[in-house]
Amino acid sequence: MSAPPASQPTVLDEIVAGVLEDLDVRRAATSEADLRAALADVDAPRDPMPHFRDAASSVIAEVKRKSPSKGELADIPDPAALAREYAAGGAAAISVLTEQRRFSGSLEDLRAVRAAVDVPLLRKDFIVTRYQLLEARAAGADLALLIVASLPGDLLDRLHDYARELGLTVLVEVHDEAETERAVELGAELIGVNARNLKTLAVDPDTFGRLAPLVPADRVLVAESGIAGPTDVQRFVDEGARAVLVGEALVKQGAPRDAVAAMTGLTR
Ligand SMILES: O=P(O)(O)OC[C@@H](O)[C@@H](O)c1c[nH]c2ccccc12
Repeated sequence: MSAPPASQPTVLDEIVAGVLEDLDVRRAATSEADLRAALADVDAPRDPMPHFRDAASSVIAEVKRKSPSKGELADIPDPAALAREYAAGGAAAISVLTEQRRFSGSLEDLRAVRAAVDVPLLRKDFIVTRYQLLEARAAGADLALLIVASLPGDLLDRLHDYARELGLTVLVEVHDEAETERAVELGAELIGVNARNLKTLAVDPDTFGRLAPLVPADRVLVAESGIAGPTDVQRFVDEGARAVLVGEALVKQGAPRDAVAAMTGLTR
């Protein structure tokens, strides 16, 4: 499936437009100076990289209620309780979707999870401004997602630098060859290959195997999206993934702790 012509907005364009509107509301309530002041009260950022480098396979378990491609996935009244299950199952990190309109997430979810677990936390959102990175760190995130497809020109470089200044580990997300080269040039340490094309929402499970050879061995690769269970995890680990990012398969079933445990510790 190919992307629509540039004149028509893609799903990604529409999501980012909504994110910017919501951002205006938050900015009116909380200034950048307020966020900066709040940084003094948060714990130093946790570094997830040693776990990703050392463990046979790491799981980044996601708190995800809803998505534009699948609609309602799970009712998650208590994200902190779900996060505790993930941590007990051995999750190396926890991803919290904070986008509101399409994913029903919030920074409130991130703060609730932060108060409940010690594992590194990823703010999963469509980050296109420095303000959102500040928000992430002030809410206790240790990692932030930057999606190459949504960051034209040198915006990616500038946000990547700023995130690192804040002490955040950046997960740089790619979906094709050109984006992967961009991430490698940028010096990204942690590169996520999303099997889902965010412009069309189509999933292609062969994406990881195609792009992984373009990434030098000193970087850490994460396979993202459409991972149903340990068999899929093993496949991506065999193709060079050090970590997998899993949402739907974990939120949709009743034993998230066991589901995470079954995906960790596979052999390389
Ligand atoms: O629920 P899944 O298919 O296991 O996917 C999780 C994660 O990869 C997906 O939520 C995701 C990957 N990159 C994103 C960027 C924005 C929003 C969501 C995502």
